[in-house]
Amino acid sequence: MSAEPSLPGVPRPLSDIAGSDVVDGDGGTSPTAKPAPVSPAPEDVRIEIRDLNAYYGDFQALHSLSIQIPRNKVTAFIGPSGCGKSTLLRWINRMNDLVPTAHATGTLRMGDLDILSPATDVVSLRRQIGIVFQKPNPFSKSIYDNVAFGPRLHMRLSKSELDELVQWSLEKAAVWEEVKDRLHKPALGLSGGQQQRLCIARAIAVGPEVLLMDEPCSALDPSSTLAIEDLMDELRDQYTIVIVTHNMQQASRCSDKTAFFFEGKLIEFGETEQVFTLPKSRQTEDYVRGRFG
Ligand SMILES: Nc1ncnc2c1ncn2[C@@H]1O[C@H](COP(=O)(O)OP(=O)(O)OP(=O)(O)O)[C@@H](O)[C@H]1O
Repeated sequence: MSAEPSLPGVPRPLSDIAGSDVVDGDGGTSPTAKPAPVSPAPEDVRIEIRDLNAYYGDFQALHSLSIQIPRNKVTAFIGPSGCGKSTLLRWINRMNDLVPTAHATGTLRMGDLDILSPATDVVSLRRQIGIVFQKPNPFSKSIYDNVAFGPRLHMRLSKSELDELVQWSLEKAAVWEEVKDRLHKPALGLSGGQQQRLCIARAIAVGPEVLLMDEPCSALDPSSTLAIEDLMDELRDQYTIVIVTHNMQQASRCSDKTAFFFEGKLIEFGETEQVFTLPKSRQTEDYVRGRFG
């Protein structure tokens, strides 16, 4: 294979976002729960969320949520069922546009890009912020065509360049060896774990900067789960990854930062090791110790 397709971003050190914040019910950072100042996000912040409120009709699913997702790190979203993890993930790449009752207020930015602005081109946004869902959802096409779908839409590549990109993506997603002799066979003939890794290959083929993963391993067996976790480990230097997981061991194994949500509010956000070993909030402690949820 020739040179890898260009990938965004050189890993940058985290500086001023280390440590943990316990967040009050209004989404402000204790002890001074003032509105977040409107200043540019530091360079090492990839996604900046301020005072985000999200609704389905009259129901408010997220309350004044503020969080900075660090660049080129793995951030885990944890919390009991219904606390709003997926809702937040689905606003980050505007998947909630597909839900007629969903609306949101507040600030959600990636660099200069105002994600919530009606003027934002969502197709281009979703190329920059890819998403992998809980249930693998390959297209009813060949393995090759699944991965080539996005590049054909967004890039002008020769046949050989496209072949290289498909191979590169499948290699990165740790599924190449299993599929290289059946690239033109239906993707739906793959096992669940292989389909999920194919979906990850499809997501990274278009060179996203951010990869959102909504419980990507919940339908997988232990060995496929390990393959996905190894993959996240390998990708973390080049991508900003956000993973929603109910698996506390997975969150503590795989992530650099962890955010704990409860009833639509961000309760605590900090270094994963600290959140799991020395949580600052009693609610976080109860949750990570398995006392509820
Ligand atoms: N399309 C929708 N229409 C109406 N309410 C919704 C919709 N999607 C989610 N909700 C509600 O919003 C709240 C947050 O749901 P969300 O799926 O974000 O939670 P979650 O933390 O991801 O849960 P889980 O861990 O079970 O996936 C829940 O009360 C849920 O019932």
